[in-house]
Amino acid sequence: MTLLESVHGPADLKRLGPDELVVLAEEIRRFLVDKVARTGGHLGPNLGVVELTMAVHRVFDSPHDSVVFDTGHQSYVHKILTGRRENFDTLRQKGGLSGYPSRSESEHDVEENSHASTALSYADGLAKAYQLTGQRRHVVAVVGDGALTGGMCWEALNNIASGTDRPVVIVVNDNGRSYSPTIGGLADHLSSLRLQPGYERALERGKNALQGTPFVGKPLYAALHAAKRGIKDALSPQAMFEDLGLKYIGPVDGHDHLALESALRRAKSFGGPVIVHTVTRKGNGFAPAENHEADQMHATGVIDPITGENIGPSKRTWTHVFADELATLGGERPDLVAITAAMRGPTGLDKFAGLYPDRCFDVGIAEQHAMTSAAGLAMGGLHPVVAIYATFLNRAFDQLLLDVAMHKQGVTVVLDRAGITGPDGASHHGMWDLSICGVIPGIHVAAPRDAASLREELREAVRIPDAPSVIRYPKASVGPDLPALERNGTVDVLHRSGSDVLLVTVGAFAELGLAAAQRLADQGIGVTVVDPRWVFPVSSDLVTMAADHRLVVTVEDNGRHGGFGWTLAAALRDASVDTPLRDLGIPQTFHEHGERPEVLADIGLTAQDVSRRITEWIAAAEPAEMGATVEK
Ligand SMILES: Cc1ncc(C[n+]2csc(CCOP(=O)(O)OP(=O)(O)O)c2C)c(N)n1
Ligand SMILES: CC(=O)[C@@H](O)[C@H](O)COP(=O)(O)O
Ligand SMILES: [Mg+2]
Repeated sequence: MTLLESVHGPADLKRLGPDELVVLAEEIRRFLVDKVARTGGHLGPNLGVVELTMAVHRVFDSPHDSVVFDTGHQSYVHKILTGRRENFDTLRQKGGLSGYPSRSESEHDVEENSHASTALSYADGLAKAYQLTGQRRHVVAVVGDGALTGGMCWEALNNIASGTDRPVVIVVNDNGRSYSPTIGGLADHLSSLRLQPGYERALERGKNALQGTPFVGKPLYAALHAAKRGIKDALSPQAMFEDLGLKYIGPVDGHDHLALESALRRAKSFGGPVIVHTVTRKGNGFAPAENHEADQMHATGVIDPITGENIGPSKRTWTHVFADELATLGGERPDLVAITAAMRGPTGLDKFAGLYPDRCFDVGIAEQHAMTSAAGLAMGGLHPVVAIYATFLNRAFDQLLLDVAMHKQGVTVVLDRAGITGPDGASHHGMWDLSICGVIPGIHVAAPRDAASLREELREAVRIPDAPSVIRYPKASVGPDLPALERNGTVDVLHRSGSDVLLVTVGAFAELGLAAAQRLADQGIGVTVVDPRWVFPVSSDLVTMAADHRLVVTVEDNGRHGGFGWTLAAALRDASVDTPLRDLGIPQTFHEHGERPEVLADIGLTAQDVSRRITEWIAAAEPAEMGATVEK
């Protein structure tokens, strides 16, 4: 039996000796490469936290002590050590192990949200609760250097620092990377600390030596400690944390078991807020990850476990189309600038940045700042393109509403991963952006149906000088171009076989709509399929077309609540068009992980489901009954 097979929980881990820890770490690394190479996932981040996670679970007592992982993508080792090793063949698969902590999976899991920079706020709340209820429990927050570029972390630190008697241990996992190298003053600050590793080791050696000599040792150690403070103030910028009221321990080699445990035990004994600054390497122990220039295998597909080569299907995605068109536009429009929130590669800005390095800004994991700084860029005479994932727009709603739209600034927001995304689960599905945008006065939102539409609508968007424009598309391969039969105002007619149903499909769902229309035509139900292209503001042409049909059906890859269907229904009512409308979309709940097609099938967003629903509605329809506007 391997050591790994003998570890079923933290108690087993605590019984191991120093040599066994080294063996176990190596077994965990081999396990991670073997499993994640087959399933895909966050291989690089987890290879970087093997020793760190082991040390946390040896020094602290989860679940009595709460261990919170920021973003949670680096919690595979935690899962392995808390009894879920056998489930890794189902990682990120429907019904299988989540790629993030999951409260339903284990009592050891605290936070499930995959949005970054939240762990310290959870920690602050937990620590206050434990203090108020008289529970002597530590809270440990593992937070990456990237997550620390998010504003919430600093809001939390401001509060944690004032809780001088609350035992919060902040383990900074400093690998210098988000996807690409972490940007900004804080990253520079952390690296300046990293450059002084000898400083702590020298002090550690001095302390151990002195403590070994009674009488003389104590006062000398006290003097050395006082000197440390003086040296810190003079030589080391880590005073910043201490000036905030946070004790600082580090930098600590994040792959040295003994150094980690020593630092964590000191932090545990402190009893107040303390930062343990660990220095790790993303991808540690797997050369293809360590040497992966772009992102040290932050998130991989299916790869060769030896070479690290991608062996999954390579596909042309919506992101590729956007990347190429923005690069072309960059040459035509010198006023175009781009902004990323630490995801330049995943959002398709690399090509633009390569051509125009001075016109692409990485602001860190800071979508709120990205949006308002975009408003500033627009006020300064430029046209910014903010490229983020749809789910992360949630973070920047107020900024889009008041700093961009209320100020009538021409900012284009490109939302990748809109709609059901799949393996990253509930907090990553882009199912709220249309509902969020729908309440913003003056906003323009386009949902392209194919590559040609994306290019055309992106060009239209960057020509809007006095309002926010949004382009949204899914995490998927881009399908074939779907030419229109005709354009009616801004609305493209894609299919005509009768006026029983006006089927309005949003974005990439056009393909689904055409397939459903074919099924319905086979049953003698006449359908007009249209692509609104610009879903907000709702086109008056669409309202006019609705009046000429018996039933309007909308299909969108967004939550139904406040989505496009709801907005069109309101427009019909305002125009006194009494054609009944049925809206199909993502049910208003949190949807587990699975492949995108699986999740869409589970929620009835397939051509077969849509045509079946329409058949039922038409069959049941009596003109009087068809007044209902929202599906049962
Ligand atoms: C609000 C938000 N924006 C963007 C992301 C995408 N994202 C996931 S992990 C990550 C980088 C995290 O870097 P770091 O915190 O240093 O962790 P590491 O991967 O280095 O361990 C980013 C940008 C996110 N999860 N949440
Ligand atoms: C945690 C994290 O990194 C997420 O942002 C997610 O994994 C991105 O996944 P995709 O880029 O594959 O959609
Ligand atoms: Mg990092």
